[in-house]
Amino acid sequence: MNKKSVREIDVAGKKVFVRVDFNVPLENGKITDDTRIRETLPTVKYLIEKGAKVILASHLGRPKAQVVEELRLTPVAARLSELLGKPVAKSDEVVGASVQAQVDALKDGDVLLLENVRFLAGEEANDVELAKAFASLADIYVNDAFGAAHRAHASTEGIAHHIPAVAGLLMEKELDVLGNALNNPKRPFTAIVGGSKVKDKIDVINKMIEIADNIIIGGGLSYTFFKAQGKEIGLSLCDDSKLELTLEFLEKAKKLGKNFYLPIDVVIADDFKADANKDIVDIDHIPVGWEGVDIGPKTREIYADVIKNSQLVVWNGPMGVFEIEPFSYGTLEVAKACATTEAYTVIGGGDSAAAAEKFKLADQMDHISTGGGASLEFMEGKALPGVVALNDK
Ligand SMILES: Nc1ncnc2c1ncn2[C@@H]1O[C@H](COP(=O)(O)OP(=O)(O)OP(=O)(O)O)[C@@H](O)[C@H]1O
Ligand SMILES: O=C(O)[C@H](O)COP(=O)(O)O
Repeated sequence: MNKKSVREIDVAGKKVFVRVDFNVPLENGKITDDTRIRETLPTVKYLIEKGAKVILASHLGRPKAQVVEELRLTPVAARLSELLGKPVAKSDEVVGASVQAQVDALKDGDVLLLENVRFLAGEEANDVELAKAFASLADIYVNDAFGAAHRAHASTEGIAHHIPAVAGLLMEKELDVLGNALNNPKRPFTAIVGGSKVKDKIDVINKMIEIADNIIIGGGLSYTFFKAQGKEIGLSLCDDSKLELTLEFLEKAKKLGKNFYLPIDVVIADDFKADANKDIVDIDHIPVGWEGVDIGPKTREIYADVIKNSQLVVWNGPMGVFEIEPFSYGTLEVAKACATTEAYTVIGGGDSAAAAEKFKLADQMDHISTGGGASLEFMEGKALPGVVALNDK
């Protein structure tokens, strides 16, 4: 990483504004997955141990510039306090006199969590005045919010222009692992791209054709490839505006000598429900009125074999509708292969991470990114504004 790290600066006795990504799933006010909070603990504990005054800021959900009671960070502060084993002060405001008073009261090693930064319009607008207001609270800015680093907002980007700005330990880890995978990959390097829409994965497929040795395609996005090849896909997902593009991908992979794997058989259903009629067919035999919902058993075997014989695997997007049990086996087999291969396995966040969690295989992966959109953009080779704005080494 070419950006300065929090480990390279003196934080003792300093007020440190730390942007974290505490955008965690909530149900009835309860946190259902606290991974993102746990992953920031190394940075928060490091700062506490060094005697910094820690001011944490995060967004939660998309409140669209107004106060939404259910999106207050209060349950997050409580969970963080449990995990740290010490009190975490919580502000009900984002900036202003009451926040300043709470900051002034901080002693070395204390932790304060500000209110959801997206309650203010200036956050997403990357408003200079708000960025300056954040900066005025602290001596140093630490960005540990890898998951929000693709957003150029006041607390992820703007603030970095006003006070010394460095990467936190989670940010550093994400950039190192994903960066190494992309810039110095162990080979054979296999990229697995699934999920629902070709549209969302164009740039990542394109990039992976250039840098990986094997490209494995699964999920709803496969059917656009099949339709482009003149096959019947029934009611399966398809993006008609991307037919030509999928043929270009196949052509490009061939030209570069890359192995490009599409499913050879699929699970089909006559409805999007667990109790629908189901069948397994070769991809040339999808009947009209049915839709593809998972990769079939022959495909699973081939994909597992490619994964087994890889040195690096990067996985982005499920192989089927894994949320519905009878359609989850393709994703499960890929997850199992990733869990057992000797290859270094990286999961690009989002739904693939949720699938690995659901199958209780998450702890057998080498790295699960805390970023969904951010890891996708990073893997597409795009610069992340929240990283670019940090001070160079
Ligand atoms: N064959 C299919 N037909 C319809 N939907 C599918 C199919 N295969 C997968 N899906 C759905 O795709 C959704 C995930 O797609 P999406 O493109 O959002 O992936 P993602 O969240 O970007 O994944 P990741 O973040 O891991 O890259 C899941 O909800 C899954 O049910
Ligand atoms: O969950 C995420 O991917 C990040 O927290 C970013 O959230 P956003 O897509 O609402 O900006």
